Amino acid sequence: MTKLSLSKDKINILLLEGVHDNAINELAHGGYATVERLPHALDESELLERIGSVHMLGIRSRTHLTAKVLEAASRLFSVGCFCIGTNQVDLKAARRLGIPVFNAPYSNTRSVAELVIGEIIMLMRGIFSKSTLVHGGGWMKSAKDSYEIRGKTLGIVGYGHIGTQVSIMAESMGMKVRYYDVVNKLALGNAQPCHSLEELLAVSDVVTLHVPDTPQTRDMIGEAQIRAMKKGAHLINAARGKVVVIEALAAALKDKHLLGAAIDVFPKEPGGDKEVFESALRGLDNVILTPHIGGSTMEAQANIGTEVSQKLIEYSDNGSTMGAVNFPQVGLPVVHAGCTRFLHVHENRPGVLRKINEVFSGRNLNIAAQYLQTDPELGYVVVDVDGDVDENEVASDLRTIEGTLKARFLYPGKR
Ligand SMILES: NC(=O)C1=CN([C@@H]2O[C@H](COP(=O)(O)OP(=O)(O)OC[C@H]3O[C@@H](n4cnc5c(N)ncnc54)[C@H](O)[C@@H]3O)[C@@H](O)[C@H]2O)C=CC1
Ligand SMILES: O=C(O)CCC(=O)C(=O)O
Repeated sequence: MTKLSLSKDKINILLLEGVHDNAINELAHGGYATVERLPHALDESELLERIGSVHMLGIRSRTHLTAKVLEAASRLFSVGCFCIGTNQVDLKAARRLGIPVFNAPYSNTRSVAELVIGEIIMLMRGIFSKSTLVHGGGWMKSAKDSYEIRGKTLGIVGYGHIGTQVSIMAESMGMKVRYYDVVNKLALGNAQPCHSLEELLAVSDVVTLHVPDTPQTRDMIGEAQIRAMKKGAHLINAARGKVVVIEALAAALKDKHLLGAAIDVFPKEPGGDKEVFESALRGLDNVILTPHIGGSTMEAQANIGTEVSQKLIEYSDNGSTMGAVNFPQVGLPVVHAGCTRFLHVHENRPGVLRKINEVFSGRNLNIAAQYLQTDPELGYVVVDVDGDVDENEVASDLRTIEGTLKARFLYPGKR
């Protein structure tokens, strides 16, 4: 069991993948100055070398936190994903080890939606291939395969935060919007739901994907679905790479069943800057390929930097797990004056809470407040204790309880 009760200056924070300055500033404002920031991702072996001394880790989409890395992270007590997607983290392993993972569920959604809107027009006018030709000294002045978006049908798969913003913007430019979602979603504006993915594919001139990476969405757009799209239609994927079967898409673009595609995410994305990007889509006509930059705008990164570091600070200072994607959610008031706060993460099995309370009653300590949240596997209990208390001894006792995953107290300097 790791000892986690530290003063802020001893908490080592590692931020990867060029997380925005706002994160550093926010952490400094919260009293956390031991921060190292790297502009790139680390691969598994590099992570394994460094992770042992890290207490808080910040990543984006390129850093893969496998069970092996997390198991080697003996001091790690929280992870911040400075993005929406958390599929790059083995969330179950993190849970099992008592490590909450936080993300920024909204901050970059507008940026993705704007990119998609731009791409719809670029694709339907064949701008990418025309511009490439002009760059090479060519001059192809032609209206062939070029269309206005006005009056065309946009099919949105996944009508969540991004899908709905795309819907509103596309309608304001004169497109008809249809959408398909597994959850019954309120239609915005004049958008109309489809009862099935097949229905949406059959009626759309452009299909754009905005679903998360789940077992159900893996290979969701394969050979059959691509062939079920209208001849001459376009496909946009700024969701997750594994949603589309790239070889099937490449074949449909080559034989002109589809006229174009804009792809921002790929089943295999280069891990480091030196790795060469390989894809069956490279070199194809009217295919816009971007390096997973849907959410990479200054505005989005600034907002994400602030949002995720605030969540990391809240958890470290206060124990609050609000916004964690793999943990029971506990929103906590500040610790009362004169109280000490203990945090205990455990396997949800009978008798743990009784044993926790016995640690306090056995020392004649008065519990001023207790907050408990459980899910079928995990329990998270926060205990505020009155008066003088030997924090280190109590924390040691709490750590001996069978089923304990993490136990710490809030260092007095943090209150
Ligand atoms: N390219 C980039 O840089 C970025 C990519 N993303 C990706 O975009 C995805 C969507 O983001 P948000 O709209 O914010 O998420 P969201 O959670 O608000 O919306 C996702 C929607 O997909 C629906 N859905 C889930 N499974 C489905 C299925 N099998 N079929 C149809 N609908 C399904 C959900 O019910 C939900 O309405 C993220 O999960 C992330 O992977 C997000 C931000 C940046
Ligand atoms: O900006 C990033 O690193 C990842 C963006 C993304 O895909 C997300 O937020 O889910």
